[in-house]
Amino acid sequence: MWTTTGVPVWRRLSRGKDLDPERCKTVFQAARRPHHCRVGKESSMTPRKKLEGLVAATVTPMTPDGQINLTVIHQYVEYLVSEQNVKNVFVNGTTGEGLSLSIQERKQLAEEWICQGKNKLDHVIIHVGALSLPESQELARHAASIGASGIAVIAPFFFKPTNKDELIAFLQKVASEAPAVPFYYYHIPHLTGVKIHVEELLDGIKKQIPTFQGVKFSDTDLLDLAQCINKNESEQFAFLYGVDEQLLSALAIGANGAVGSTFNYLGRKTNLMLQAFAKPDLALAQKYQFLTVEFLSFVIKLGFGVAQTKAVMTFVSGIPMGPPRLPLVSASEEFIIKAKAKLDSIVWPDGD
Ligand SMILES: CC(=O)N[C@H](C=O)[C@@H](O)[C@H](O)[C@H](O)CO
Ligand SMILES: CC(=O)C(=O)O
Repeated sequence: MWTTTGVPVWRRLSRGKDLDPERCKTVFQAARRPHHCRVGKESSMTPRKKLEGLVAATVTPMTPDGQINLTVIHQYVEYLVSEQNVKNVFVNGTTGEGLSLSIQERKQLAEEWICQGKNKLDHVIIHVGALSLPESQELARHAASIGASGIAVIAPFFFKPTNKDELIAFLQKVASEAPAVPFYYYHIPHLTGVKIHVEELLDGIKKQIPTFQGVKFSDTDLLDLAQCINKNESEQFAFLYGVDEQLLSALAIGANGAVGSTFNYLGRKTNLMLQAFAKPDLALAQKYQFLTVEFLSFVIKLGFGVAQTKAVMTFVSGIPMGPPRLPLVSASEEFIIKAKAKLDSIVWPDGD
């Protein structure tokens, strides 16, 4: 990308501004995207509201040959905000196949989401967890440098921490690389195999991790969640639930919101559930939850994971999310036909 004066665009744009020419170069070269934007501290998501409500765990769009596809992220942001009323995203997590991406790809995706989300999204949380501590630290520094509104980390899951102190030590080493960025622990024991109770983990955590801000709680153990909420009443922690099928139960026990894959395409309906719960109209809230449960239990029986989420998001939004990366394989045509028919058959209380 060169200007008519023969000066590369990224050099011209970085001139006279506090921007690293190399970073501009990466950002501009990364994309043939419709709306250019720059990253850097000045594009951070401030002013920040407390993270609450729905957070979409984004899928990572890929081209048919398996490269990350940055070009549709602009459209993806527009879609979430205007069609789903969802203004927070969680990037490079489980749904985003974060652990299947290279470090370079993860950085490019983080930059693109922050660029395209500027003035449109409230929070862009970047998942920076990795098996290798220095890689995770590198991603944390990167997320801080581009103005992420938060970072999240899962427990390392090949060599696993065996107790609270080992897990905290790892998290602390990552969090301290981004000392001005809110830090979230991402608890997903059925995938990591790390089953240390969050209640135990949170006991005194602010002393070791001053940036600690909350938990993305992707487990069905509502006793643990309840204890976390109850014991940390005086803190401003955000408890974001991650099992979309039973979000209403987590709200009842005091969760502040949710991070999930289904808010990509059921965000508007789930927002209506949140509104009904807040009113309070518990019967209406249950109705919404029962309908999302009807869809999810149907697709879970067919076999439901990130590949299928990409397929559902593609047919609902019209944005081509592409295939997943191996070892995941694309959803079958049969799955897509059945899932679409099921979703179309649902009659929602708001008349849709
Ligand atoms: C394993 C996984 O991806 N969990 C997601 C978030 O944590 C959820 O949003 C689920 O995709 C959702 O609850 C459907 O089962
Ligand atoms: C669901 C979720 O939070 C994730 O994909 O990481």
